Amino acid sequence: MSTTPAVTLSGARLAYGDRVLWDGLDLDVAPGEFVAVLGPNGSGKTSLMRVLLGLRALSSGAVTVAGAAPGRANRRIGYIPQQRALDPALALRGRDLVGLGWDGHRWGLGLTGIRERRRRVDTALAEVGAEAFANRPVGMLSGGEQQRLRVAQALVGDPAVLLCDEPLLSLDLAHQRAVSDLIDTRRRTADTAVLFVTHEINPVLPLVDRVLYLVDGRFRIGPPDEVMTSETLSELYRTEVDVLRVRGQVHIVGGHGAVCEDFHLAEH
Ligand SMILES: Nc1ncnc2c1ncn2[C@@H]1O[C@H](COP(=O)(O)OP(=O)(O)OP(=O)(O)O)[C@@H](O)[C@H]1O
Repeated sequence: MSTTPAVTLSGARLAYGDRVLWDGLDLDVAPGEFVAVLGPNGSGKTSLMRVLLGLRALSSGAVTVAGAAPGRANRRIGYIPQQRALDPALALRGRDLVGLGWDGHRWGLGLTGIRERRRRVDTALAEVGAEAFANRPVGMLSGGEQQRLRVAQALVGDPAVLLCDEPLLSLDLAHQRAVSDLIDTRRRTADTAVLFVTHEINPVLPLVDRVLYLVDGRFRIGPPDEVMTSETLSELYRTEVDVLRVRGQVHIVGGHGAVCEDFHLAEH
């Protein structure tokens, strides 16, 4: 088992003009670790994903993913985006969508390559339980089925790091559970590190090792029990916040007295 961090950020700063999203960010993510990235709209969660994907350079500081600069680590990164309905007319089968995740890293396949591709795609489809609908046009599948295929697409390249940008959004509870279980199984069996951007920690709370919570240029990193407290969130939000634990779930109550659905606090 590798002990080299899957992701390292040191002294990382990202600013757009005068607007500093985060600064002095130090984070080592261990293989197999599950880090939830939380924060209100505009706090820089997606921008962090973009840095790790090599789509955006840091303003200063250093970042490595799977031991390499993000752009060079592409082969070792799997990315699961938000579920968005695919065009019903899209003439692409489920297994083709998954295959694109393999092709993205390779070209000029050759005969051996084609066999290897098929084997990898079949393995990824089986990993997410999508064999039954793998040959159907993706546009005809339900949102939950499409999202399973996106997970398979992210896994087909055998990633060391899985970047997830609100992958449960607009899925019903059963599919939220199914998709988060798939991600959890992957990190347990293959030691894949997971960075998981979400507005709602509750669906993944049992899986979360550490939270990176971003608010308006400030941040905290630590286990949920340390970060998801009234004291820490009041400091981060610079307003009085109560964190309630109800049946093992986290609820945040803002100063206005309403129970806020997780992290929408700053918008109220
Ligand atoms: N290329 C860019 N140039 C200038 N500003 C940008 C750029 N990309 C993002 N921003 C700004 O940076 C801030 C952070 O955006 P980002 O998408 O990372 O936030 P987020 O935490 O993912 O938000 P949300 O929860 O709404 O998805 C936003 O205010 C956004 O408008």
